[in-house]
Amino acid sequence: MASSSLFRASLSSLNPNPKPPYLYTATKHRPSSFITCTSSTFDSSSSTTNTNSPPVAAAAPKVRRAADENIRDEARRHRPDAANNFNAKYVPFNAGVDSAESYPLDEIVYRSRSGGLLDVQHDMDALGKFDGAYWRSLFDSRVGRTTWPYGSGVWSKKEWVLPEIDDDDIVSAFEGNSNLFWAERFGKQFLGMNDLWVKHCGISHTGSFKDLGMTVLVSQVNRLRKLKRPVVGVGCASTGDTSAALSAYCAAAGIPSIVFLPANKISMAQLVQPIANGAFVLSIDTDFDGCMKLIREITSELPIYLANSLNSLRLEGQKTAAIEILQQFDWEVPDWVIVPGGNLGNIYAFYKGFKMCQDLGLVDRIPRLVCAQAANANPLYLYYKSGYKEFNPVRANSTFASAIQIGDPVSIDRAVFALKNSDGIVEEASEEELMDAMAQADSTGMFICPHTGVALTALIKLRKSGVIGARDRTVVVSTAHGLKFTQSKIDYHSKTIRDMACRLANPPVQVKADFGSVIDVLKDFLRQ
Ligand SMILES: Cc1ncc(COP(=O)(O)O)c(C=O)c1O
Ligand SMILES: N[C@@H](CCOP(=O)(O)O)C(=O)O
Repeated sequence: MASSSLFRASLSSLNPNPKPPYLYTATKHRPSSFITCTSSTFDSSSSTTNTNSPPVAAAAPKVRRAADENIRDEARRHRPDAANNFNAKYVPFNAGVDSAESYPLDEIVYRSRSGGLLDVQHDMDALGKFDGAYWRSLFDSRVGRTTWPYGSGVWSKKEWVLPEIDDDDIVSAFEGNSNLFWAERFGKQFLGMNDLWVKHCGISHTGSFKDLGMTVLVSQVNRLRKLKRPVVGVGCASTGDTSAALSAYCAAAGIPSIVFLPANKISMAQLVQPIANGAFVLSIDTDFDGCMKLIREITSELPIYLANSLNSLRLEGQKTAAIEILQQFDWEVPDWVIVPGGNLGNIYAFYKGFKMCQDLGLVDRIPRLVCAQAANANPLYLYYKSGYKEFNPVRANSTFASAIQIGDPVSIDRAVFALKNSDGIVEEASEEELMDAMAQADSTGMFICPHTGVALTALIKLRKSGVIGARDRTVVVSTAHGLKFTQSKIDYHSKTIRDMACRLANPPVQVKADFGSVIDVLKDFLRQ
C-alpha cells in the first residue's frame, strides 16, 4: 500500500492545514504514544520540536541509529515521558450496563464470577477523543516500517490492543500486514465474481493467524513475569496452529511452553513446529475437546498461563486482521467476510475489529459475516439451523480440515453474538466439497489449507443460492499456510481418498527416461 500518499490524502480531508498526528499540539488531543509511533522515521532532534515539519514521506532523511543500538533501544530512547490516557480491562462478556465486575489485565483470570467468558473492554471515551480520520492516518502511517513495535500489523494498532504495555515487554515477530490477495481467476472462472479477495492470514511467522493473538498473549505473560507474577510457563490445547504459535513466541522470549496435542490428529508439519521450538509436547490419546478440558483443569491447578482463545487477550490481536482488511481497501467496507470456525474465537475477533472501526468513526458500517464449518465438526451450524434454540456440543469426526475438528467450542457465545450483530450466516462443507474447493483454488495459483477450502465452499454455496451477489466485494479469510497440510493434497491428487472422486486430481505422470516416451506423453497432453 502506498501508505505515504494515503497518509497525505486522508489528512487533507481532515484539516485544510494538515499536520501529521504526532505533531498535533493540543495536549488533550495528543496521546503520547503518537510521538513514539513515528519518531524513528525522523532524526530525533527534529521530531519533537519542529511543528512545521512536513509529513513522514517528505521528512528529512533519517539519521541511521548508532551501530550499538537496536530497534528496541531506539524505541526506548524515543519513549514519551507521560503515560498515554488509554486503558483496557477484563469485563464479563456481553455484560449488561449494570455490571460492575471488572479485572485489571495484570490479573490472571480467564472466566467471570459466574463462570462465563470475559472480554477486553477498551476505554472508548478516551479513544473517541480522536476522530476516525485521525486513527486512519495514524494506522496508515505505521505500515511498512521497522519501527519497534509498530512494524507489526498487530502493534501498529497498539492503542486498541494493549494500550498500557511497555514497548520493551512486547514479544513480536512483526506479524500481520498479511497479503489481501485479489482472487481474480478463481472469482471469474468459478463464481463470476470480479471483487473476490483472500486475506492470507496464514502467510505469517508460524503459518497461521494464531500469530496475531499470540504476540499479545506472550507479551502480556512477559510483562507478568517481570512483575514477578506466578507464571512458570504457558500452556495450550491445540489442533496444531495455536501450539506452533505459542511455542515460537515463547521460545523468542525464553519462556517455557507446554502444549497438549491430540495424538495422531494434527499434521506432521504442525507437530514438528513446537518440537523444534523447544516446547514440552504432550501427545494425548484423546481429541481436541479432551485436550482442552485437560488444559483448563491443569491451568487452574498449576501456575501455567492458559494460551487458548478462552483467554480474551488472544482476540485483541486477532481482531487487527479485520482492521487491516479495511485499511487495505483504503477504509472501504467489504460486503462479506467469510471465516472458517472451530473453537470460534476468530469470528468474534473479526466482528470486534470491524465494530471498533465503526464505533470510532473509521468506517460507517460493518460487513456481513459468514462462519464456515466442516460438516464433520459442525456444532455452530446445527445451532444456527435450529434458529439458535438450543446449543448441543457434538463429537467431532475426522476431517481434512483437522485444525477445526472441534465439537465443543469455547467461544460459542462470542460467535453467536458476532453473527447476530452482523446479520451473519453459518454454512458447512462436506469433505468432498472442501477438498474440491481447495483444489480449485490451488489450480488458479493459490496454495491454500483445507480450512480455507471450507470457507470457499461456503462462498460457492452462497453464490449459487444468490445470497452473495456477483458484484459483492467479498473477503475469504485464509487461516493457515497450505504447506502445513501437504498430506491432504497428496492424498487428493493421488486419488487415495475413500469415497471421494477427487475430480480435480492432477497426479504426476510416470514416464520412462527416453525421448520417444517423453514426446508421446507430451503429445497426448497437448492434444487435450
Ligand atoms: C487453520 C485454522 N483455521 C481456522 C481455525 C478456527 O479458528 P477458531 O478456533 O478461532 O474458530 C483454526 C483454529 O481453530 C485453525 O487453526
Ligand atoms: N485451531 C486451534 C484450536 C484451538 O483454538 P484456540 O484459538 O482456542 O487456541 C489450534 O490450532 O490449536
